[in-house]
Amino acid sequence: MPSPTRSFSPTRKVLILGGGNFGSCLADHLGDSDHEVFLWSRQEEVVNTLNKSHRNPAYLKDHLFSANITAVGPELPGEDLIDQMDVLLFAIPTQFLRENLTKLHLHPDREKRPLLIFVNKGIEVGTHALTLEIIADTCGAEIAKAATFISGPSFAKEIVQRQPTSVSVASFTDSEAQRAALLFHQPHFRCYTGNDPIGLELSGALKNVYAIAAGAADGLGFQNNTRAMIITRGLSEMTCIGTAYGASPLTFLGLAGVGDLFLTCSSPNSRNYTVGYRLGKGESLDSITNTLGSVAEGVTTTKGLNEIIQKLGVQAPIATTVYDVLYGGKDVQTAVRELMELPPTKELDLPPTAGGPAKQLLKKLGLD
Ligand SMILES: NC(=O)c1ccc[n+]([C@@H]2O[C@H](COP(=O)([O-])OP(=O)(O)OC[C@H]3O[C@@H](n4cnc5c(N)ncnc54)[C@H](O)[C@@H]3O)[C@@H](O)[C@H]2O)c1
Ligand SMILES: O=P(O)(O)OC[C@H](O)CO
Repeated sequence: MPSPTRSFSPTRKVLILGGGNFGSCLADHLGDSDHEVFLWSRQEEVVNTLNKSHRNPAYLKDHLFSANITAVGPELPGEDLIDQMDVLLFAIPTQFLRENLTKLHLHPDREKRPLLIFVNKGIEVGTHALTLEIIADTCGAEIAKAATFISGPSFAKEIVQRQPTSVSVASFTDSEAQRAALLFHQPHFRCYTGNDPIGLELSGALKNVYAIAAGAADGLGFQNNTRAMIITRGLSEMTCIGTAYGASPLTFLGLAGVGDLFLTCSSPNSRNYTVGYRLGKGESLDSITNTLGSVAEGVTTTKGLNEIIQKLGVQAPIATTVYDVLYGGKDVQTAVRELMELPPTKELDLPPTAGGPAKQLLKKLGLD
């Protein structure tokens, strides 16, 4: 039974960029809490239909959206709208974030610009940058330092049904994480704050790669033992990669880490799991991505992650195998056999934390 909404934050003007499943879902969530919400979509039909009938014709089609949402687009909003906002929330897939951030003009002075929140879960192809770095490159270090990230086990479809859900909210700036948490916090949507945005971002991006592996195992017909193995060994790999990167290993034990890993590895509602499942059934990657109708960040993140794994020199056989299947032409059956034939190793062998890419990123942000 959904609980009533309560306002933990005064009414805010919020612009959400990205009118897909998650952007629309969060617009609905905030509209329901009486915030004044603007939702940017680059799809004209989405803008018109949302404004006319509070329905999104492309995503979450069955849902009647909050009347407190005004859809805007298809052009990216200009300063006239942005300057009025208390909050800007980015629900744009990672590969398109840089091009959009470059076009926005944000005031460097904290008092004169909105709170910035990011909910995408991926690594940029080519640069293998996290979102923090994309923000630093496009908007400057001061803005990146104050940016806030939300991640955790949260299917859009279940949030709009107001099913009890919890997420992690992280920023280097505690006050910004607190503000974002209070904005979203509801009796049916709990927010927990933290100060390891690098670990939180890596958690959200990496779990998508392991969800592809778990889906593939299910598609091949394997059952519970195999899925439990992928989730647990996936968590171990994520923690090792994250620690070598310079994140806190504890972050991977939170909602954004094991919480979201568990969710996406065990549900056909996950797009990443679905990509894996269909690969396991023998379909080609091109055919799957051309018909999925929505973004599966794990497909592109697998590329960036593979480069990160090589650079860090850590052992991450499941992630490497997903890369070989997606981009190296390895068939799924052979991939499973080769993984199972690996010699025994220590269950958890955490690498040292010092000196990873996080150190360079912190330096870029002036936080070293
Ligand atoms: N759907 C979920 O349950 C969920 C939950 C948590 C986080 N996320 C994350 O949120 C992000 C968005 O996911 P989603 O589910 O909304 O994806 P989606 O596939 O439902 O929608 C993608 C949106 O991106 C827009 N888009 C495409 N190309 C663009 C471009 N060049 N510039 C700007 N916008 C562009 C599309 O028009 C669409 O509105 C992803 O990183 C995803 O991992 C999703
Ligand atoms: O559908 P997926 O696989 O992108 O997962 C959506 C969210 O990340 C779940 O928390």
